[in-house]
Amino acid sequence: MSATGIYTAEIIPEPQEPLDSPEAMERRLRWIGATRYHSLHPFHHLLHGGKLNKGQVQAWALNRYAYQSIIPIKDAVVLSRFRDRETRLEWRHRIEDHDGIAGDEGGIERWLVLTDGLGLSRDYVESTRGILPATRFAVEAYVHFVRDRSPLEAIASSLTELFAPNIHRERIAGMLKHYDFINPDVMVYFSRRLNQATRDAEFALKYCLEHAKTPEQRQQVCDALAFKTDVLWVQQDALYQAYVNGMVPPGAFVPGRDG
Ligand SMILES: O=C(O)c1cc(C(=O)O)c2c(n1)C(=O)C(=O)c1cc(C(=O)O)[nH]c1-2
Repeated sequence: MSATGIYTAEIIPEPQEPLDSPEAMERRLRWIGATRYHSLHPFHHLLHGGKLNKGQVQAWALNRYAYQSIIPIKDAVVLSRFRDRETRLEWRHRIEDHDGIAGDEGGIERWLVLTDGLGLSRDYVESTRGILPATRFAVEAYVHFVRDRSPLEAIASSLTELFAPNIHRERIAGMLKHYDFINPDVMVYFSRRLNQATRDAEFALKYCLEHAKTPEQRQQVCDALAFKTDVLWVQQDALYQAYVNGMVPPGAFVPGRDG
């Protein structure tokens, strides 16, 4: 972070080119990721660098469960926006990736393996009663966004996944190295996600490159990605304020007392 408190925007200047081609839009999207993705957040640096205690890691996993559990609901809303069967078929597996199908327990269950391993009770985690208010507002805003904006913007808001495999690799390596309460069994969520996220992001990018045909639509795609980086960033801000700065809001998880 710079002395002015700006993380990266001043380090990588915003491309000034007009969004008059798919290539220009892709360059802008990658700039948004490079300057706004939550991998840049100080809370993640602490998490991956082994600088948090177990209670702080519990708080992260508990709050992140709320994000995880809303994703298939968000994807069901996205699916409902499409009249063409082809797009619905392509999108449907995202719901199964998280909720599971016969013979595959799915991502939410794998996330609960992580929270089990951290010593949190399933009842407490699944109730989401201990999550931070900002987490709740952020994940709800994501669902409302895909409900209220155009189908193109709904798909574009998933484009943060272009940048997810890198943070997943960093997290797997960092957490296994630094925390004695983390082992490969509880990190399976992330190792499985590496392939899923790559496939999903490739489809979403291709869709946006093909369907955003005007500079205005390309701008909407970029704005949808920026909105989503805010959804992710604000969750990290809230974790930092509560569990690093020590300002835990009323009703939120208190390590050692709840869970
Ligand atoms: O660990 C992460 O940093 C991270 C980030 C994101 C993302 O960029 O939105 C997702 C995930 N993980 C993830 O596991 C996941 O299933 C997922 C789905 C979506 C989406 O927007 O549909 N994002 C993400």
